[in-house]
Amino acid sequence: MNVQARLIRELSATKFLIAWTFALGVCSSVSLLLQAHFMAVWIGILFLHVPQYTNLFVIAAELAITFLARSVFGAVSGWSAARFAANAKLDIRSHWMSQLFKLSPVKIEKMQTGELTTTAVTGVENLESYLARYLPQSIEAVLVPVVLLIYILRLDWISAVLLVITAPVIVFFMILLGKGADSVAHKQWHVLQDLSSRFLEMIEGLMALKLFSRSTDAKRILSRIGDANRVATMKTLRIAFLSAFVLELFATLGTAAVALALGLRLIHAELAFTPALTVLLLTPEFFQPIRALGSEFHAGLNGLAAAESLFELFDEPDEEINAHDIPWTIANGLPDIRFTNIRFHYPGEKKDTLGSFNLTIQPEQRIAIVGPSGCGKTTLLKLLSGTLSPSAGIIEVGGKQVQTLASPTWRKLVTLLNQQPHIFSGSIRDNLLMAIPMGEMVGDDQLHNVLRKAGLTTWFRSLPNGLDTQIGDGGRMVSGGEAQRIAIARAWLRKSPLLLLDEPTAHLDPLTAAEIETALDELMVNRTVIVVTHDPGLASRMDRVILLTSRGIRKDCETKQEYRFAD
Ligand SMILES: Nc1ncnc2c1ncn2[C@@H]1O[C@H](COP(=O)(O)OP(=O)(O)OP(=O)(O)O)[C@@H](O)[C@H]1O
Repeated sequence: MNVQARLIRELSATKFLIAWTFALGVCSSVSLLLQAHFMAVWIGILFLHVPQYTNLFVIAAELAITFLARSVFGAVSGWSAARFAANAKLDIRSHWMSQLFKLSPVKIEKMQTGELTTTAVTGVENLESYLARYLPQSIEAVLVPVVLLIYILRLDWISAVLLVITAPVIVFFMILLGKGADSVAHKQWHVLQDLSSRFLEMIEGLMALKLFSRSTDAKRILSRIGDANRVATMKTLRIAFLSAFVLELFATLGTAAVALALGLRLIHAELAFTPALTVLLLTPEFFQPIRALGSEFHAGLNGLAAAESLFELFDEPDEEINAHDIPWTIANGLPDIRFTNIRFHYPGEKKDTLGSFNLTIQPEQRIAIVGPSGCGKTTLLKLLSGTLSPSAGIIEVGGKQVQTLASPTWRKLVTLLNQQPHIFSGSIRDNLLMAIPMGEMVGDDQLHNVLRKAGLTTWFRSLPNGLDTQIGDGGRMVSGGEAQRIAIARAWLRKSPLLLLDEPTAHLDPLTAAEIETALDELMVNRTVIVVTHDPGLASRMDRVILLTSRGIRKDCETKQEYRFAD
């Protein structure tokens, strides 16, 4: 389906905007006709003493009223379009965000972060310009000339014919230019997305680039893409200027032809003064909406190119399953989980990462998963947390077969702690509260308590603003150990019965790692725990140790020697 048609279909309020703009356009056109008529009559009385049915002051008052009415219709139309576009912008962003949440991490990893952010920020802004300016203008560009033409036809058919000849020429050139401009605008949009992705990547890898002394290379790459962006922008602008030139040229020629035809007939007294001047005043107004559309041409193309990128994400299939498929809540506690012949392969990969994997996890059992790097340990945790769905096999939760664990209900039962927990930019309070459902009330005492359990009391006392201290990007930086402890504090707040730990002490010095393990020991009590680790010490404290081989096949380890190799 064409992008414009889809926009109208998806944004249901667009139909209302079109109808509203149409109605206001009709009112505005009628006041324009009256304004031109009163102006012609007024000039006729004032300068040529043309006899009229009424006096000068009444005409002046009527002129002022029509002028005011036209301004009001124009202002209301602009205001309502801007308001509609601002609301649509919010709707599109929230739809885009919820769609992103429904996609599997594998798909998200394949998308470039820079492209995603450009689409969500610049793309949605471009779409707002399209909705607030281009769309209403394109309605006016059709409506106003048609209404004026009908009126002009009544006054002087020769002028109407001249306008009918000129207008299609403009439309023909506009279509011709539009076809070329469309692909140029798309190219510009993709170059912009590429530029954003590269910028983001360089900022993220700034330290590595510095250490490898690669800043010159980075600058060269950026300047190359920047230049491509400049060329693409100039191409679109060239087309925009060319379209403006074509419009101006034909609009001027059209106006001149009408003026000439009117003038000649006035000289030969073949036409009365008032209708002639009315037509002359209306002729530039006939071309005005088409010219205005030309100046919004660029905004329109950019908006449509961005809409296409947004729709690409909207079209991704929803991977969440119905919440009712998992009949468990936190209050029920965690039942046993059984994986039978589970297979998983990443899209595009030749071999299974997990092949025919079987495992039964009893409630409150603590299991360590060990194995060589790349054998699929993290993948297994992702299947258990419901961030990935198996390619084949059977999952049973409490004896009930489910297709996948990718469900919001299941995620409430799970806490996943990985090697480098994400600290969001915001206060410590915000960072802790995100672990619990929206709207759930937690007092400061409880927050202090979980910070203490995570071993953060001393660090917390050194902070200037307590729970309101800003951390993360732009705030106070936290060390790897502090970040891991904040994640543990979040896990305490969350109270979920299944705890998934992905190498929680990797990258930490031995002393900090030992302290974190002590904090984790307390957290693991009365929970089902699956820990992926290369640390034999941590593995040996679990009830079971499962060794994954390189093809993701499991084997229970009987002796410490069996899993020591994972070091
Ligand atoms: N998004 C992905 N797309 C394609 N392949 C992937 C993806 N994520 C992981 N893999 C591949 O799947 C295999 C298993 O990865 P996984 O992260 O589960 O291993 P792991 O056992 O946890 O490794 P490590 O101990 O090094 O963390 C690896 O070969 C990896 O390259």
